[in-house]
Amino acid sequence: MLPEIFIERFCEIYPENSDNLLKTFEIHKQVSFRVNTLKTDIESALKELETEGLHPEPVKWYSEAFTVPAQLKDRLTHSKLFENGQIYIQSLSSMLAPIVLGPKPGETVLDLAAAPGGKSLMMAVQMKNDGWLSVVEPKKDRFFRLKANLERGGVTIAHTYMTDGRSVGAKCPAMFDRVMLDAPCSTEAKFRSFDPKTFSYWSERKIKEMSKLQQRLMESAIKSLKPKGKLLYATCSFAPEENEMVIDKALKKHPELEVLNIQLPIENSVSGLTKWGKKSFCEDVSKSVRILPTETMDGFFLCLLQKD
Ligand SMILES: C[S@@+](CC[C@H](N)C(=O)[O-])C[C@H]1O[C@@H](n2cnc3c(N)ncnc32)[C@H](O)[C@@H]1O
Repeated sequence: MLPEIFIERFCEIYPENSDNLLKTFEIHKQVSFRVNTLKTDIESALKELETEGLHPEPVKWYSEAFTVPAQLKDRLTHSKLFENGQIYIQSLSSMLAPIVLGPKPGETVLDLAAAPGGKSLMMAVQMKNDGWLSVVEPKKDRFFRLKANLERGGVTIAHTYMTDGRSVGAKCPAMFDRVMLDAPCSTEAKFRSFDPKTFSYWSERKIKEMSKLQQRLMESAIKSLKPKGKLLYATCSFAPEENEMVIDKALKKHPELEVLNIQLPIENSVSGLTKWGKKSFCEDVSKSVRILPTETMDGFFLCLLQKD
């Protein structure tokens, strides 16, 4: 059973259709992965997977993405392609973040909270391994996993830093064309009702603690951004304190920031909230997007900002 307070809050966030949305927490979702085109092409990858008895389904909105049923995950993680970094297992919502930020070859890009590296890897593909990609992760074990994933994935443009993301803006002011802030969060979208490990640490206090850290990371991300640079803020939490409230505070403090509209290739999304409890947020916060959890996708929050 999911925590009662979590369910109450969830129903307040999504008053319409909350019962159906909550049912998605009971499902063993399909496994999605991306073919890493820095190391192979789609046709060869699919052929190789076929020899291992896997027949992945293509994802309509992203030609490099595929899915297999949940029970085949082990077979995928034991495949040669996985071991060689030619495919990377990544949730579909997570793939949307680099698509929205859209880094280009030759740009300077920062991934401020990067481990285990799914989004950094995908951004290196988008940049065609051309440009400068700084990736930051303060936790030692996660940092080395990130480094190994980038090496295995054939990323040659990454510069890895084991440091606290809160210090980066002061060290590298106005340095980056694009910044990915896939912030550490309460990971509510990854809760599974059949797996208490996924939510055992959760509390409203944890949300508050995360919110403070996210606000500090956001300040650092804004400082590190060049004029006209774009910043994507993302979390896998439903909590408005970790999402709209972080954006609202940043907009109030930084009039040089603008929220950009986001076009997503999926239907299961709604606009960001403009109210939570007694708090009202700036109108522009509604340009952020909440991806709704479905039978195949996890929930996610995305907001694209640009500096004047
Ligand atoms: C949501 S995960 C990032 C997932 C990653 N972007 C990906 O796609 O694979 C957030 C990461 O932020 C890291 N983190 C925690 N505190 C941090 C801080 N102060 N500065 C930077 N990163 C931090 C966590 O250890 C975790 O690896």
